[in-house]
Amino acid sequence: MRTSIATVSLSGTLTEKLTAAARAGFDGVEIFENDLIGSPLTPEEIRDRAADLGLTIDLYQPMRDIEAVPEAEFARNLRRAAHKFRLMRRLGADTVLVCSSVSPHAVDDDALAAGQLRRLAALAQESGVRVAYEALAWGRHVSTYDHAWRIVEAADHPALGVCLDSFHILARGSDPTGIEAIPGDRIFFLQLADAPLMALDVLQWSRHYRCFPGQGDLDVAGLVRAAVRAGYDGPLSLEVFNDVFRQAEAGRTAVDAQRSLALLQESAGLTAPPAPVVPTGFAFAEIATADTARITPLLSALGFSRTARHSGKPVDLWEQGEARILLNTDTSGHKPDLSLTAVGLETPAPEAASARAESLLAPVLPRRRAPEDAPLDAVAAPDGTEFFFCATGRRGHADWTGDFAPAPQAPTPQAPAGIGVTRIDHVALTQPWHQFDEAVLFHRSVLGLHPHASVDLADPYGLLRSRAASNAEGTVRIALGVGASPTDDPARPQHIALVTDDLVAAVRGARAAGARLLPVPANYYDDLAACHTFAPGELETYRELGILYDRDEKGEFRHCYTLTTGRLFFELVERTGGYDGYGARNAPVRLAAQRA
Ligand SMILES: O=C(O)c1ccc(O)c(O)c1
Ligand SMILES: [Mg+2]
Repeated sequence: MRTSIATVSLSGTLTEKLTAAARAGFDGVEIFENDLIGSPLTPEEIRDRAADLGLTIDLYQPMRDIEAVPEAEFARNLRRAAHKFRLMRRLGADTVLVCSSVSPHAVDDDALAAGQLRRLAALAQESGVRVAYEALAWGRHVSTYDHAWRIVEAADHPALGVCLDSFHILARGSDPTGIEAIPGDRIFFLQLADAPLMALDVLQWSRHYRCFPGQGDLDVAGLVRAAVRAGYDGPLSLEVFNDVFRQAEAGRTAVDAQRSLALLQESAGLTAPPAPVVPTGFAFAEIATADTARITPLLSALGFSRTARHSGKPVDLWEQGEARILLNTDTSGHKPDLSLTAVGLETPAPEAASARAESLLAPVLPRRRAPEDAPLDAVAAPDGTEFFFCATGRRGHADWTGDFAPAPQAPTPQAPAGIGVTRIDHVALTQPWHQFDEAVLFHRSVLGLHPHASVDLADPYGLLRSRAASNAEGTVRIALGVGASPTDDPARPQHIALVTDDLVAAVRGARAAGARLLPVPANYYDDLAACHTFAPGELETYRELGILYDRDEKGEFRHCYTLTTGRLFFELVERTGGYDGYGARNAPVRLAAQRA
């Protein structure tokens, strides 16, 4: 279907908004009145600019407080409307949105509303304009789409139809299947927005927290299905009021918006892009540092051995069990020193994963970095982390490990056997403040991971938000984090969490080998004793070793942290009984300890 976006969804001047929408591939725009009024361009210049960019102007909006008012007031409203219709002719826009009235002068009289909307539509028709009537969720007397449709049906004028807005419909908990009873050609416009579920006044919720479909909790795809079944064939138009998007770079937001519509159309069964390819595990995590001596003692103490070196690049492979770390000393390309720069994902079909990513507008990276390298499909995430689609040791696929030659000091049977790390549990990646929702949608749509609920974590200097995305088995987990404000330290550390089946033994091994772990305050253990009962000596062991503990209905979680080096630290985790979290309860203790 055609795609459109309301100018209110993007930051910048009207010209910047139009340019961003066009570059991202939108077919049209909804022009918000404020964007037009504040523009130095004449309506004709705006029309021409849009046309030059290949954009149609699908909607002009909004007109407010028109209907169900005393006659004298309605006469004034018609005069106002006549002005707007003339403007729309100059703009080349043929559909105007009329929001249900919020005026204290409006009366609860459907027949009056229908009669006045009919007269408005007749006036609009003379100017070649159609009127799309939208129920605002906080409308004074009309706040549901079925009520708006009853009034439009009663008004019975060909230039009057409804505008359906997924936010207003789903935020109120209305059943969208009723849309199927509306004749498709009377649905003049379809506005789409998602939102996280929040117990908030609906107007505030709508004006500040809308997001693109797939980033929130509403079933926007179900609503689109109902509209299409009704016969709607106009544009799918995003109308998102969001405090962050108002500040973010418009070009990025517009691409994110297109990705959202691509996923939405797939979810609604309207398109069939290359299917998602869900990763099955971590192939590696790659750390960039100019000075490996800053990190190799820690890797050794955590039980890793350097097993191989890349044949053409300054990259070492360190291994323990199935956990693999690449150390790359090539820090060109503005990578912050000692940071997590790339993640390898075990993927059943790397090329299909790459095709999926490309169809969702993810920046696909060159497959071969050097002529002699095995081809490797990779994409860049919104935060710049490179995700490689890997088929480690699998026949019939290019294997990245083939680019590595065994290190001269490869482990011999006498070499230390590690500390019991079996694989990577999760990676935690700090996101740029303006791109958190974009990152969630990216991990969901491009990487095929399932996003979990967002949690707020108290840091001594501000609240952090964290949202994990994982595969169903929990063998790929990515924790996305973001600071409290745009100015929050963008260099917050990231981390790599490693799985062990026996954390106590692993910590003893790591400490004996010289690893320095994050000290945990005694108060934490006193509090833990109040919350849970432990086997004799268990709590004392945790206290001695700096191990944190959590428990849910399914199982237990033990974890601890190394000190931070550069922009990176490690976590050791032990999960039992299907515990599926990340120890969020302990995060404030960890964050405070890291600030100490
Ligand atoms: O918040 C508002 O006033 C407003 C205006 C126009 C819309 O289409 C809408 O959904 C909300
Ligand atoms: Mg709307």
